[in-house]
Amino acid sequence: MNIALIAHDKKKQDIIEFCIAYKDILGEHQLFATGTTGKRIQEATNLPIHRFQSGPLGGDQQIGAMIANEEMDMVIFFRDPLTSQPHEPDVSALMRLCDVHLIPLVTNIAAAEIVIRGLERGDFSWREIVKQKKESNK
Ligand SMILES: O=C(CO)COP(=O)(O)O
Repeated sequence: MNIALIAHDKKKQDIIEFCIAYKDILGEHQLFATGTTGKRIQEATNLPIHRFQSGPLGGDQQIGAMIANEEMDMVIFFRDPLTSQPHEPDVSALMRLCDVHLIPLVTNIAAAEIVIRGLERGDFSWREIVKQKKESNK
């Protein structure tokens, strides 16, 4: 599964602690992240992560492009709901694309704790069927 990890600045410590706690589960998947989030997680966990641009410089849109291509299976995005972001339109667009393509999106650590357990159990294997269907329609 391809998993995107993103956190706004005031939530970066949360996502780092989350990734440390669930390193073994996350390590079985292909990880992607916006620039600064990915760098911080990599430093803390040594997990291999494909890093895109920083969010304000287009990272959310790059992850959005993967969603549009059915290349992303899950988005873990710890948003800061109390701070305005210069790239708010990009954030909204990313979440919208998750809804358009039915990509599981969690936006806070409480939901992420539940979803990561589902991931461990294999609850998201239906994503493989979606991808196989896309391949056979090419
Ligand atoms: O701004 C972000 C998501 O909208 C996150 O970007 P960074 O990981 O580069 O800080």
